[in-house]
Amino acid sequence: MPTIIMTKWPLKIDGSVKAKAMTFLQKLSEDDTMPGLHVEPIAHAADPRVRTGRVDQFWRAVMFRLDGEGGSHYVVHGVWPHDDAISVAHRVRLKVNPINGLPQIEETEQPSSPAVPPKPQVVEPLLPRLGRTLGDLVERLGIPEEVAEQALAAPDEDAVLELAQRHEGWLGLLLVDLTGRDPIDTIADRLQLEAPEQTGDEDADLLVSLKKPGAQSQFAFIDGQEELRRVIEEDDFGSWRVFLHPEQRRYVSRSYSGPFRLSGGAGTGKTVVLIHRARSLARRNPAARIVLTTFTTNLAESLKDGLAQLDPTVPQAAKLNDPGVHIAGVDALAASVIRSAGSAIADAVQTVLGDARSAPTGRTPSGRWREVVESSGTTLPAEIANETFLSAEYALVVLPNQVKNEDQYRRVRRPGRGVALDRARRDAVWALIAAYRAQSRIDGTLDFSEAAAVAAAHLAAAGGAADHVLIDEGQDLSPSHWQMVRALADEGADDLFIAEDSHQRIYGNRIVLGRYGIRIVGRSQRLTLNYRTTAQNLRYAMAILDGGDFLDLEEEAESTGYRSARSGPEPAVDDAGSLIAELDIIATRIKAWLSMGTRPETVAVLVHDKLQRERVVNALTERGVPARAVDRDRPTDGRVLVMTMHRAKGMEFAKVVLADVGFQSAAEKERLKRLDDSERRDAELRARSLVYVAATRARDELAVVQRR
Ligand SMILES: Nc1ncnc2c1ncn2[C@@H]1O[C@H](COP(=O)(O)OP(=O)(O)OP(=O)(O)O)[C@@H](O)[C@H]1O
Repeated sequence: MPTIIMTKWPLKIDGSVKAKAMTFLQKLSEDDTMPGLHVEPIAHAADPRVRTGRVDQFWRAVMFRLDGEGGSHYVVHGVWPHDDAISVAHRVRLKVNPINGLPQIEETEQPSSPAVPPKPQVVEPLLPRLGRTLGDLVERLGIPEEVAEQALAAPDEDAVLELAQRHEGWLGLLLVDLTGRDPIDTIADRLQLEAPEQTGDEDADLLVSLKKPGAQSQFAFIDGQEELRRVIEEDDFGSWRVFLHPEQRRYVSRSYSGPFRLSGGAGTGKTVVLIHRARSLARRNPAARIVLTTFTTNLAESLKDGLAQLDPTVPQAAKLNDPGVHIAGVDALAASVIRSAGSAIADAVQTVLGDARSAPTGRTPSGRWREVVESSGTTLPAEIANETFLSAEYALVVLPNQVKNEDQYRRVRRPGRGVALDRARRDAVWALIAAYRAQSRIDGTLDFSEAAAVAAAHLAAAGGAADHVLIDEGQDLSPSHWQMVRALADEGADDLFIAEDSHQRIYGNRIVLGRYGIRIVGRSQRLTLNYRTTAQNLRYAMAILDGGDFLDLEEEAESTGYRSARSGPEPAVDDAGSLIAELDIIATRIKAWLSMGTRPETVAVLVHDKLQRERVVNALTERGVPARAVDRDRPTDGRVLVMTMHRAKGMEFAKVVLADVGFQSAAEKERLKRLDDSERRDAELRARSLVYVAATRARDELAVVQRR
């Protein structure tokens, strides 16, 4: 049976033709000699491998046939109306690029292609300015000379990106990389370029070339009819399933001797890597117990959807300890460890809190620290006797060290905590902690960090419940979460795989993994190509972070060198002097988008809090724009989505309005004023990160409304 090797074209043809192309390719993959398919060579074609096939009366497929590895292979180049297809078939050629070893489809006579839009050249074009030469591009990277010349003449980053968008696969990726400052060798290594070995059998050489990592961002060997159907039916948003960047593919399939950390900016495909890796581990060993976790339940739901979309045959385990991929938010994991431990959990509660509770089922209300401070009559200064300081002290120092009494608290180390505490202050802080614990004991509740700490203690004693744990949004996890995650899997190969972006930390405090038993030691890498956000929106988002002191989970300064594969309009930034003006601007912007055919559910308005969310929904509805607030539920079709920036974490939309930027409520100002310097600096970093997270949710267009 012939093998189909797909390129990205089917994602770009419209519905009815897609369905017919699907039927054609399905039949082709069963038997290419079926007479109705009319698979035919073209006389005097530039490439003797070229074939056309009959999709229907009007449409023809253009393919390359390769023979080798025990059968025939069809590289599907595209579908065109009959006459165009014949013309394309005459002039295209599939070859192995002699410099970089990757497959290349070239046109022997180019149809007139739009040149890079002419712009007055006042300064030297970008690539020469970066020291790139024609020799670098052509002789080192294998870029076709004509494209190299266009790239070298492109005045600025946007123009190079426009050119990149016209070239699929490795060529587009190389052009994007050239706009950054990486040396040519780094760029070549990233795509694993190397001169091909030639065996004399051209078809065999082409098959080798098509399997190279750098080729797989453009060509995919299709594994069975079901995969073929899904590849064709999906639109461009589905291409993450099939066409991974070679770096992404490496992190999907490679084995690591211990915990591995993958960092990368928003939209660089960390979640994509995790989902693919979960599948890869499950395929490698169907008996493996794989846990895929993230910070919130909503994000866990979208991981479940993503895995089902990638491969519905991968079993999703309903509970921990079962074979397959178990997906749950990190707090839900803690709750299920506690639930399934039954009365045995009492020992773990004793280890962590020093009292014996056998069924701590309730959740401590979030305002409890405030109540404790207010009813305590403490003499501690305001920068210590506040919810932010106390909950951080509890989560970062007390729980991870299993501190159970005043004496232990006096002696515990507090690395990284800004405020120094002398003995009297330690005792006064402990009095508040003891009051907090006493109230929870009476209520039979645990807070999220306590639950994770108890789950961790239980797992540490009872043994792990997973073979591999994959973690998304690692920057937001607390020390107890990390201790639980560590205890879930025994130490060993591929035990923990952590995706994180310290620029996106919007919950909790910055922590250092090594302090909680997770030793990365050299097993850490970074993704730098942004697939989601246009270069223009990315620049805006990165500027929000400028000057911030961001450190990653290993205490290294977080890098900011990201590139985008896409180009689009500059973000529109409006200033609103009042709330009413802001609501008007939002409505006007969205009406304009909708009038141009944008589907409402692909537009999101992101705000700071729930009150503002309700205001925006009401204001849009009053102004005739269908809108709905999104909270825990899943977004639905037909209305513009309005949600908090926190809720939007991990999501993406075609168009985004970012509201309230720069606005701080009086209550928030007051809260910040009461914090100690280091807590305030951290709160300010988190506030910036929140706007960065929100700005990077837009795929195509971003509108910002600033309010001072
Ligand atoms: N190889 C790829 N080909 C096409 N699209 C891709 C690829 N990798 C990622 N994407 C797309 O880029 C977008 C961002 O991917 P993903 O959500 O995995 O990034 P992320 O790093 O987890 O982002 P964030 O940190 O912002 O949540 C998604 O739309 C995804 O489908």
